[in-house]
Amino acid sequence: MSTPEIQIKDVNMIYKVNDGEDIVALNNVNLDIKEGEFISLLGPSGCGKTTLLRIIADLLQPTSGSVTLRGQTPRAMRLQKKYGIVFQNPVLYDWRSVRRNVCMPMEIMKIPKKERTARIDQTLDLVGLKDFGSKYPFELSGGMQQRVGIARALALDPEFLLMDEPFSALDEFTREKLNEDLLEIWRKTRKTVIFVTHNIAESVFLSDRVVVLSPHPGRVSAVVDIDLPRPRESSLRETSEFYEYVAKIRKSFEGV
Ligand SMILES: Nc1ncnc2c1ncn2[C@@H]1O[C@H](COP(=O)(O)OP(=O)(O)OP(=O)(O)O)[C@@H](O)[C@H]1O
Repeated sequence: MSTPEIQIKDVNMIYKVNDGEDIVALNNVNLDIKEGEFISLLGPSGCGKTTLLRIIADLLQPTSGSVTLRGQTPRAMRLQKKYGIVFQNPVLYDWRSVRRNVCMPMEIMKIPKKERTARIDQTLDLVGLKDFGSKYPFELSGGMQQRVGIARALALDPEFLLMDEPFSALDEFTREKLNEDLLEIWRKTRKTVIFVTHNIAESVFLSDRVVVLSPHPGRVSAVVDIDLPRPRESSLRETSEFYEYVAKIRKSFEGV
């Protein structure tokens, strides 16, 4: 068997809080992720999804256990700019146009201007905002702002796309459209995606595998292979196979 792209081994995370009480956010999490896979971390509020994503991204150190990505540490990956991260709120700079928002990480990395321009064109095209480069964030809908966030995350052509509930603040229609568009972006770029969500249908629609986390303490309670054909289109949501996966995963939460 080939070595997994990402190996999460015996990861525990305990937050020490001021009153001395420990919060066990992750309890012995083990997970292997394959190259190019689309994985969702699914669970109710407080089950440790964000904590696990932040450990993978080197934004947090686990209390014990390890994460390796292609045999390297999260720190090494972060320093090599291998992560593209998309948060729930895209945090755009109001005074910068869409193009200049997408450009930010490339400016920081001192990428030559010609290359920056080409990358901005390419990523804006990818997220469907080709004609909106000169607009400012306040002129965009929430969904369009999140598209800018995705374009910016892809600007340095990272290996791993880490997404923390990127669509949860959007209305249902916009969310579903962005789900479809995200799959198209993934098909074209073949990044390894780790997608945090608390929406069961969203995780089924998007993923190759859904990792179900349960809270107190956060642990992996199930890993479900989503064996639905690709490319996936909106009509998939109406099929009995889709409902069966949603029902199966919902059942795994019973008693949580
Ligand atoms: N900095 C922190 N200090 C103390 N406790 C924390 C901290 N961050 C998270 N926690 C606790 O750790 C647990 C897991 O939190 P985490 O944010 O990872 O969960 P989550 O599944 O992402 O939740 P949500 O869906 O609400 O974002 C929760 O009980 C939370 O209160």
